[in-house]
Amino acid sequence: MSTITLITGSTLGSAEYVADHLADLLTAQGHQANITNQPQLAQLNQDTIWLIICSTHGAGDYPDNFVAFANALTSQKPTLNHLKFAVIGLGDSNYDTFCAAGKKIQAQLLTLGATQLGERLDIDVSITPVPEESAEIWFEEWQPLIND
Ligand SMILES: Cc1cc2nc3c(=O)[nH]c(=O)nc-3n(C[C@H](O)[C@H](O)[C@H](O)COP(=O)(O)O)c2cc1C
Repeated sequence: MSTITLITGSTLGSAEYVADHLADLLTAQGHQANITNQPQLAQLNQDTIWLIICSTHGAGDYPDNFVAFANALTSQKPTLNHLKFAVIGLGDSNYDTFCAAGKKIQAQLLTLGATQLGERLDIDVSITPVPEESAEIWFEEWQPLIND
């Protein structure tokens, strides 16, 4: 069984709801799931799997609660060779910058040497009224990758 840190970037709460739902699924499978809605790089355990669930705001920007974490990665450039992660982006395809925040954090973690587990999921809220449902379908394919 694995320990997963669910890291949210959210302004309106949708990404947090997705994290809550996935944490429930992980726990039901015997994993340990810890949610952090105010991520601080220094406080995150790099020996856990990071599951980042991040919406996009502004014009392709991170949500406010996610900015300090993303800036710390950019400025401190930690070596993340041992880190495994996955990304779920939430966005609206009516924006040119569809799910840009999820794409940016994925690229940043890969640049720092982390290993991605599975494909990024981009949830288009303009056609997906309940993002948790898309996340659950993705999770069914993703969860075999996290078993020790
Ligand atoms: C002011 C505003 C700006 C947004 N900008 C973008 C954007 O640039 N790209 C995108 O894909 N979605 C954008 N969205 C859509 C949000 O990402 C989407 O509504 C998402 O579900 C919000 O998730 P949250 O509740 O976790 O913040 C924007 C939404 C708002 C309200």
